[in-house]
Amino acid sequence: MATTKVPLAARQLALIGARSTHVSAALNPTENVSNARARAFSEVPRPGKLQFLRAFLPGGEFRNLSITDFALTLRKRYGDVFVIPGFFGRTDLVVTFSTKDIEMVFRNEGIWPDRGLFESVAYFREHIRPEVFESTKGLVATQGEEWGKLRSALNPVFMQPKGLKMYYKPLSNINNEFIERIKEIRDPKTLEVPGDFEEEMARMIFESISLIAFNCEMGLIRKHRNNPDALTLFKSSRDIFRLIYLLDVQPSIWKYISTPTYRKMMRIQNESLNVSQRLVEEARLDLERRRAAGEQTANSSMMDRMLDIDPKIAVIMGWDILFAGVDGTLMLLSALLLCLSKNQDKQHKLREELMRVMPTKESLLNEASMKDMPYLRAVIKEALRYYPNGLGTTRKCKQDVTLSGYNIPQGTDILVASNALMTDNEYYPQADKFLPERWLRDAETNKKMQITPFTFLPFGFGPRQCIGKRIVDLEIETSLAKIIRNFHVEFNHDASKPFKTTFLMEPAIKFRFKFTDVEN
Ligand code: HEM
Repeated sequence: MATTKVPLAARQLALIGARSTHVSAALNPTENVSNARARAFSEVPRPGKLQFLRAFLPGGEFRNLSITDFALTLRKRYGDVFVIPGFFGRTDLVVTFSTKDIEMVFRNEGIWPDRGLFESVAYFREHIRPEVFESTKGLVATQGEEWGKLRSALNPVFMQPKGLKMYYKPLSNINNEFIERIKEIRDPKTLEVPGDFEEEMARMIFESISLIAFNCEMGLIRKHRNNPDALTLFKSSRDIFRLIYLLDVQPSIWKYISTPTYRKMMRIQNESLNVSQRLVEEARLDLERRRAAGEQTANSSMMDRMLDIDPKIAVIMGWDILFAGVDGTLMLLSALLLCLSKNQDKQHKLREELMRVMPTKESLLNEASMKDMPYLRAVIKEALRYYPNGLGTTRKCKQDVTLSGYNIPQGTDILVASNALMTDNEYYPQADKFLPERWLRDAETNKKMQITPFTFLPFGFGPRQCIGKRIVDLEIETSLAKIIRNFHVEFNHDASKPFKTTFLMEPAIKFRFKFTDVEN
């Protein structure tokens, strides 16, 4: 078994699920999915239920530990496959760190992969605000054919690069605002930004994602920092995964007793959903007005296209995008700035590429210029690898499968801990080094590094992979390019453990970067 530092799991919605019946055509037909000689499920190593529960009580071994930390402790104890026992109405969760198992799970996920639902999220949609979710509970809370139909309708809106073209200009304006904000808040002598810079970055990411989610400018970076609607959405987008971890990952009795955490979760969902409804209604009226005035719709925004599918879906997706998108993208940006600060030679190389593609600090990026920045993309990939966000995603088995020699019955939830493999020397030589070059062709041999399949899945896998991946690419590529084109970035503090992971990755230090202006 290979052990390593392992930050988190892929990401937010990573632990959501669904149920369906198909077996992927990609499965090798000779592969023995369920093996008669396999050992029984009951033999999969696991801690005892009571022993496990006790570990989360005050003074217990796993009290206040992240899912990553306790899963890695269990891995050391039990090996690459083990069971996290379920209780308080939750089912057992099989965790696997084996690439063969991960492949087996994904190859058998079917056309409508099931990802375990966050029950507190699903509960809100089903029982607290059913009127909003009567036609669909949204991508993150549906399974099976219902999920398949919704995803098929939304894929063209989210996954086709042409739909994103129209965002280069407004995103550039947001990035310019952010550059101005950095100049405003950095200390004039030390050029360091204050300790709460994480919130400034979060505001910028929120602004970019809500532009896509609601077609409107919130002004949270500088112009309207106290905009109440924006702040409601902003705060809830930052809280939700912490609450999910407490309610749906750690042992919790919220299904039996209304706990303060449960009440907080329902309250913030209610408040932010109300704002989302209002913003989408404004966007709908605006679209009506523009159409009545004869506007050409060739360059429709994502919100316009979602409104054309169904305004109710637009409300749910706008809302989900913020929850699913803000924190993960923020963690990636922080990871990038840290990696580049600690590896000045790589930052320098990146800036050389940027100087070529962006002759001035104001140069506007577009589809063509983005294609000319291989080093930028390699830097981003390497940061996703270097600081993985979470352990991985989950799937519910569509049929019996054999994992590491054990029979796993249909319907079992499986956590595929593929993100742990991204920091493993066995798969990524010199894993503790930040080497964007590993993603590029070698200058001498013209060859790319061979990647072991199923070891690089930061956005998940297959039809249920992250629908926001292209938005992340666009948002992060444009904002990082702008920042590094404008500033030399340094971090002159201890960065040995910059992130902690509860359910997903969270900052563990103050991001007091130093931003020195690039001359031209
Ligand atoms: C660095 C940032 C992000 C990372 C690392 C990330 C990663 C992931 C992962 C691992 C999954 C689960 C995939 C699977 O089970 O195979 C997921 C699902 C999802 N993500 Fe992201 N994500 C990020 C940003 C975003 C953004 C910006 C959005 C929205 C624009 C978004 C929207 C979603 C949605 C809606 C799902 C559920 C998809 C479904 O169930 O069909 N994510 N993401």
